[in-house]
Amino acid sequence: MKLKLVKEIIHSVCYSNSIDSNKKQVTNQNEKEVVVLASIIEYTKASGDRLESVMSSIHGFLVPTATNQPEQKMIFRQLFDEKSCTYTYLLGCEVTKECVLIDPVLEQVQRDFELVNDLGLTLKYAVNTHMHADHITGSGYLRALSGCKTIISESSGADADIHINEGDTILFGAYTLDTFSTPGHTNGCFTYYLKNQGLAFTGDALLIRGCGRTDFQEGDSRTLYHSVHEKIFTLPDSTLLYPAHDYKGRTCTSVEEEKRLNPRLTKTEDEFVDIMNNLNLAYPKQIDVALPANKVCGVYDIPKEILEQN
Ligand SMILES: N[C@@H](CCC(=O)N[C@@H](CSS)C(=O)NCC(=O)O)C(=O)O
Repeated sequence: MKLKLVKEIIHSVCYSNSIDSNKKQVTNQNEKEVVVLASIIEYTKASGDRLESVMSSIHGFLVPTATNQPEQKMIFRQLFDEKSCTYTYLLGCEVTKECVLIDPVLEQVQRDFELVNDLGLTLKYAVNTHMHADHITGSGYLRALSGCKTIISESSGADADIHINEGDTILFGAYTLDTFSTPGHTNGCFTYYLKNQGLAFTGDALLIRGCGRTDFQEGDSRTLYHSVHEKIFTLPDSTLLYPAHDYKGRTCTSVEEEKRLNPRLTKTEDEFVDIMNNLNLAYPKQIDVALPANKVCGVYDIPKEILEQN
């Protein structure tokens, strides 16, 4: 057993879906404590580490469970960058104060970081849904400001502190983001799913009444069609979907709405391919600057103009 698994068990049993490692429902407080202690003992025995050092590594995970927390609400903010029409999402845990930012934009980093601080949160991860072509990610700059870790999928081909693969989980406080690979707009596109809250962050795979274009990077319309139908449309109908962009002022949709109303994805696969081949969109204005910067998204040098602006 790995320490990461012990943390995942604690997280799942105590904060999120109350399922133990054998997929058994655990709801009673005493039973939760038994499951958590068993996983700590199992790990300590197998690793040969001293119990004291194991306890100190997982202390941060245990503190909030010791107090019988009332039902807490997740902190959620949808932030907008007008220039690129990009949405950034701040998700935070009221108990542990850990938070993540999904798809931060470089020019908005000061705004986003100020909000994190105003809410008394600690930024754990700056997460990207994919390697963006229309703006530079703010994740590298946030990392420099806050010491957070940057995340992007392995298949994106971009640098970051943590590379995820489908099925990995991103934990912050009491919450778990499940990860689905949803390629087609780019190879590395991921959708992040907060199962217990019924929310998903679709990046550019699915936009409100639309979808990401497939005419550059590793775009492929058939792949995108399958990603949306087989991954996003198989989530519960009530799941609220939050995209990375909207160009018409819309903020949110649902699986049910998009299955019924999306003008591209309600069509057959061949019709979809035909629509995508005929979008005739101009290339994003910042593509030549954004792609090389985002390739090293977690670790690039912050452009001097941005540092001077702030
Ligand atoms: N005008 C914008 C770029 C608009 C654009 O191409 N958006 C992309 C997502 S960002 S790469 C897209 O997939 N659009 C799909 C659509 O149907 O609009 C700019 O110059 O930045």
